[in-house]
Amino acid sequence: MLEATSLTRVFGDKRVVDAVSFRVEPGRITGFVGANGAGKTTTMRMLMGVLAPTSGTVSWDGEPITVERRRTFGYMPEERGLYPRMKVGEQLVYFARLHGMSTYDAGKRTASLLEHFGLTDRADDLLDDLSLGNQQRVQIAAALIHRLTALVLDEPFSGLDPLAVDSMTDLLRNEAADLPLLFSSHQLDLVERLCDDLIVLSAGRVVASGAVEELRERGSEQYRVVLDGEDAAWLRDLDGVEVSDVDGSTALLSLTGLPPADLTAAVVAKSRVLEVARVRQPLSEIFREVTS
Ligand SMILES: Nc1ncnc2c1ncn2[C@@H]1O[C@H](COP(=O)(O)OP(=O)(O)OP(=O)(O)O)[C@@H](O)[C@H]1O
Repeated sequence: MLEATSLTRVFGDKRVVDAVSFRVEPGRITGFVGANGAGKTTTMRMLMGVLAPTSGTVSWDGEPITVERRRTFGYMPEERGLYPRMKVGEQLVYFARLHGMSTYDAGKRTASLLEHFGLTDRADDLLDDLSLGNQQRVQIAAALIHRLTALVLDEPFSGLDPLAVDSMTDLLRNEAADLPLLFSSHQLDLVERLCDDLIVLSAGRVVASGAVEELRERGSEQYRVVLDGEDAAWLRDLDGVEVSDVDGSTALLSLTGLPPADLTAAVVAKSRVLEVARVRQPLSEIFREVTS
């Protein structure tokens, strides 16, 4: 398990990362979200040892992390680190060799990753000649090239088309099935689809963290009521509920006193009803609540 404890980084007089603590558990995909400038990249760089913390620690299985351990992490930095004028296949083999793989294994691994990303026929092209999305795929392949014990990926999905996102998602689920995997993203719909756990950073601090499901449960609970053609505005007069939105025969409300089990009966007593449903709070809503 990868763990940050009270990680802090000060630049000048600015506390960019402020006492950030979290765990990235093996076998769970952890999303790292926060507005621009919240401190995600800075935190990930400290996790990887690319940047020294002002204070705080990074540990692996309860022990201070070592250079050797970090070498076994797959890391995709924000500043992508590939060689633009080198052939795609050659550079993947090169990175694999840097990680100590034999020429044979490096070639095999490269071929398999290129195939997964649909890039087999681009192996002999220069990186620069690929579209940005394809360059991104090669970058991901580079992060996955060696035998991994953890993955730390900074914005791995940015610039990928939906198909590439899907194949990347599959690959991560396979490759990281037993590993701690942390990735940052601004695409909340994707984070919602992919993540087991979530860390929300705001102005350098963790403002929410935990299992995505639990965070949703903690959020304000809402219900959608759809009447059979009738205007739903009358629900505003119903005791024990607070209506936040009415659109024709549909109302969105939260319960301020009425027990959930009584909601349907209370509405049915006055109207014909098509639907009463609990609304799962989207991640974007949780994000807005904890960062505002
Ligand atoms: N080397 C540095 N020197 C001074 N300030 C820095 C340095 N690196 C980062 N910062 C500042 O730290 C803050 C956090 O930046 P960081 O890149 O970690 O945020 P982020 O959450 O990754 O943002 P984004 O989502 O835009 O990538 C920003 O205000 C940034 O300007």
